[in-house]
Amino acid sequence: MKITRLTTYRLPPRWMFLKIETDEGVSGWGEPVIEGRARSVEAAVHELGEALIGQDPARINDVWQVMYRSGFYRGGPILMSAIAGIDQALWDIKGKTLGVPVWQLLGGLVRDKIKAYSWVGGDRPADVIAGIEKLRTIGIDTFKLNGCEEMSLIDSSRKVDAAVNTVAQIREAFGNQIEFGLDFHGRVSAPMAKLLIHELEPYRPLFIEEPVLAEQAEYYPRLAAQTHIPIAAGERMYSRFEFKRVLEAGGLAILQPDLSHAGGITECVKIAAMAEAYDVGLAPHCPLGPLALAACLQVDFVSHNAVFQEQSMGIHYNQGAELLDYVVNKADFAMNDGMFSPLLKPGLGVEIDEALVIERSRNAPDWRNPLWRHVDGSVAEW
Ligand SMILES: O=C(O)[C@H](O)[C@@H](O)[C@@H](O)[C@H](O)CO
Ligand SMILES: [Mg+2]
Repeated sequence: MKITRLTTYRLPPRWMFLKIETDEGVSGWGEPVIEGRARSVEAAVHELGEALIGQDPARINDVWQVMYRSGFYRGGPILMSAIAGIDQALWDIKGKTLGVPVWQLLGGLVRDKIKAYSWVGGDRPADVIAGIEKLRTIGIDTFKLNGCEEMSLIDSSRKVDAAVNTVAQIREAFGNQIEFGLDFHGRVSAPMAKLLIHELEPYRPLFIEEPVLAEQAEYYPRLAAQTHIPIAAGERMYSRFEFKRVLEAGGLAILQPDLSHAGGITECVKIAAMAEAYDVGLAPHCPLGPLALAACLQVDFVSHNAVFQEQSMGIHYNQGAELLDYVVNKADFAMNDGMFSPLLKPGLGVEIDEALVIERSRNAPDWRNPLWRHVDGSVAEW
């Protein structure tokens, strides 16, 4: 079998799908994208794709190493997201060719279900009580919300109290009947993270995510030393070579590699295994589309240390399309009691409505995240 063509489709709300075709009629799909930089990743996919034409899609490990090492420069969000989507599509082809789901090729199921969590509250945490109440009616009991709005390097008690009050309201309304992670979203400086974590400790969030930016990773062990709340990060780390440093330094209780940013299934199963060796949990980051989620689930179901799975149903970013709009086998993604079951169809387990993808790709939006500024006019982390 030989790879014959790579086709990319930028799509609402802010996703990109990749179709890899072969000379034997089997095609595979992947989701290479950096939210807000889709065209850069698209260029990288086609740049890397030039060397794939005529190659055997079954040699996933060799293709991965060629994509990662052959260009001298390596790593980073654009190249690793391009590699991720290509890798997902190659695993999809392999599974479809052999008639088995990818998790079967990775050694079979390590669990029967995986807990999902849902976003509430949007960019600026608001109406979280109503959002939680609505999702509880469909069996969701685990949530994530932004931990705060803009936060200056040194900010006021008023801002700290606003963040704490949101969390206090959640515990007041629901007690320990629900769990929630707080995503600081990289908005918070190290000094303010120390203070916020201290003030939030009594409310026992399930985890605190990206308490500081990935480039401040040296603070993870220091922040972890001051709190009992699990610290999570990983969506802005792109290979096992980055994750090894935070595992060696300690401090992270949960790694959140993104299957569409960190080199795909081939790389993320290795990251998962590294984390397990340090007794660190795996919770793949996934605010994206169905192919990214399917790739996450393939890894979740073969990783002993997978703890819960992000999914984008109802996320504030999904304007113009929802998680399963382009999926034919929607029922396979049904959650029961807030948990996903393994995807049973061959490959990634996703049947894509190709005609709809082609149609919706014709005027795809060029999504950008907002540029926030502090009251003094300086750039604020979004
Ligand atoms: O945890 C999450 O889902 C992420 O922080 C998410 O909000 C961002 O990755 C966003 O997709 C960037 O455009
Ligand atoms: Mg996050």
